[in-house]
Amino acid sequence: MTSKTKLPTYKIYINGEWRESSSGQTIDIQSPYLPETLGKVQSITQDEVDEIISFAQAAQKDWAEVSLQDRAKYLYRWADELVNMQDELAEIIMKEVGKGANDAKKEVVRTADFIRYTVEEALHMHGESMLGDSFPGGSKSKIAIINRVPRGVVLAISPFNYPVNLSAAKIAPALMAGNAVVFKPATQGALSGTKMIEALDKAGLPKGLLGLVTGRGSVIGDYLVEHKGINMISFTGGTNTGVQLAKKATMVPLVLELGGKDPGIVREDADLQEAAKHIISGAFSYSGQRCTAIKRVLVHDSVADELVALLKEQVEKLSVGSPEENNVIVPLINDKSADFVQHLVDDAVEKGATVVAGNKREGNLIYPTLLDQVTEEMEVAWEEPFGPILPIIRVSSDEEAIRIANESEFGLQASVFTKDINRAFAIANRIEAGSVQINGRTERGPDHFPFIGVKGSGMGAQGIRKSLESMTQEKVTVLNIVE
Ligand SMILES: O=C[C@H](O)COP(=O)(O)O
Repeated sequence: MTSKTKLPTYKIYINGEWRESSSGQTIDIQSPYLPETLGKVQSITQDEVDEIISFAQAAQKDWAEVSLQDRAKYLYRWADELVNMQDELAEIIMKEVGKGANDAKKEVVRTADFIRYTVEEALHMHGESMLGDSFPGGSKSKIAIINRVPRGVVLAISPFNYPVNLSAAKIAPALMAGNAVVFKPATQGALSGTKMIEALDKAGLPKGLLGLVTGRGSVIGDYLVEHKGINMISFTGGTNTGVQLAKKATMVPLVLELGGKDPGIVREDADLQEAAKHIISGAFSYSGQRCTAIKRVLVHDSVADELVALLKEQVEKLSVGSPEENNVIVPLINDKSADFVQHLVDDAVEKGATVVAGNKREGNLIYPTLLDQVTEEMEVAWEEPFGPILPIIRVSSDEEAIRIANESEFGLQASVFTKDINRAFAIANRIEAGSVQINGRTERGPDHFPFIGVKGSGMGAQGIRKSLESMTQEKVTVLNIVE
């Protein structure tokens, strides 16, 4: 982009209006793969955060009174608008976060489906009632009616890697459940996030119900998290940030979806062709920039050589290059991420790992890298790379695989590849993770499944119904019948 070209300046969304921040400051958003600045987002002030939150509080009171059927109409319109804008939105996602063109479009369509399913799930949720006489001394004429009510103002903070889908995965259930939302997209992802909110604006959402916040974490990060006007926080991002956030947020419910180090455990009786296919797709899609990527293979010694040969064959076939041509391996989000990935490879090689494929870098483009003979002394055995590298750790037993799987600080998902369903369940039962996939790659979807991280991978649960539940609280009204 030449210096003469005027960059698009994205605005913040306050009380149903698009505005520039009074700070007069903006942040440039660079593309990870184009030599371009794509646009500018506003760096908002703490006073503007206060303003957004007070509009949200006021709007939420009215929104809570709107019937579910009427809330549904706004959300359905939002989903329709996203589908109408899918080409424009997908192009922004591709350019801003370097996601393959087809995958960027799939993200938009998946988001519209997510919103619609959220509406339908919310419409079909219902409360319960209990009679007092089931407890000793209780009376049948005492009846508890248990309903779910909104929490108030939900702070939704989303990551760069699904700038539309993981944002809507918080906003849609929050709104459908009767809350207002303060939405803070990842800075790299804020252009896509803002476009998505344009669709919500076109759907006619009541003024003030959703506020869009962009800016520097150092100015508004802690301020938002500690703000007394926030009643619940749903965050997806790195474990370190999530831990800091949890320390700062007091007395508000948190749902945190953080990092992972998902193991792919391959037993000696596995269908190795199938396992290799799932491992490659699980580890390398979008250059491994998924919290649910397979980030280490724990394979039984007796089949390790054969598996490594299959993996090598497939890794070498992965397409590398620009997201515009739908390559699987694309430049990483920034140079700092690529430096970290390269550091993990260098550390492993120095300590004796074998490079089976890859270990080549051009700027922030890291070629898909397969490392064999990885040991527990190497950082790559434990650290989350968020890049296209896959360490292979050879194990001598299920016990050893389970031990290494569980020694990780993370506990998002795990895959177990075996033909023995009894062993698969026995291993799954002992793995410390939110989900265990038997004979499949680790992944969040389908989006109505519960999505849970344990240990350093998070707290609380997502997945459509779980998100609706976490964004509401139970309220009990007790009826005492006088006969
Ligand atoms: O990066 C975290 C996402 O929740 C992963 O979602 P995914 O499994 O659909 O790629």
